[in-house]
Amino acid sequence: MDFKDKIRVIEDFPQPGVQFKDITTLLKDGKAFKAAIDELANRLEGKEIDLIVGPEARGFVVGTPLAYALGIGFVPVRKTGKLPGKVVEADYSLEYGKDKLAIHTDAIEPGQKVLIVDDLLATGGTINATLNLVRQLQAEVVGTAFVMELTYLKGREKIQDVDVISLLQY
Ligand SMILES: O=P(O)(O)OC[C@H]1O[C@H](OP(=O)(O)OP(=O)(O)O)[C@H](O)[C@@H]1O
Ligand SMILES: Nc1ncnc2[nH]cnc12
Repeated sequence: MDFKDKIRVIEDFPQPGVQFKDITTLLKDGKAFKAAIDELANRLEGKEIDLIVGPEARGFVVGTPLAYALGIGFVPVRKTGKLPGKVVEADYSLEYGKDKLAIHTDAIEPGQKVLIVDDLLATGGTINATLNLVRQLQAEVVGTAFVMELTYLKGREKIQDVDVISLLQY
């Protein structure tokens, strides 16, 4: 399936100069949504993974069905102030802003093998902050997986030592 056909592109959102890649049009198409999750699961076949970690909010939408498909657990990384337990935090900036991300300190055991999942890799700010959090918990990052990658923003360069899977590239 050509997943690019299912993504709506909106100019100048949320600010002038940003070309927003809207995944909602893929998500509402049940066949395309299933095919995207199945394709990610296929690409991960043979990889040892204990847990998927996904950043709020679109990382949940891709990460939780993928965790379900692989029969493994899911750990949310949330914007600051949302998690009720003890957390570690990391600042980050992305294509159109900055924020702080947090993870529960007891969400991952040291040495567990973690795959980080999000809908989209742009500047790499979000994924890099998520990597930082997972590493603070002494987990082993076995890779990252995305539906989309904006290659012109060179996010891969921020996470050079980590495997990147993306289903479609701009
Ligand atoms: O590579 P980056 O430049 O960091 O950009 C990618 C991030 O931006 C979007 O999330 P956003 O922060 O807009 O939040 P949302 O998922 O809550 O919409 C997207 O879902 C990624 O998480
Ligand atoms: N151009 C973009 N489209 C959709 N989500 C994004 N997150 C960061 N940059 C984005």
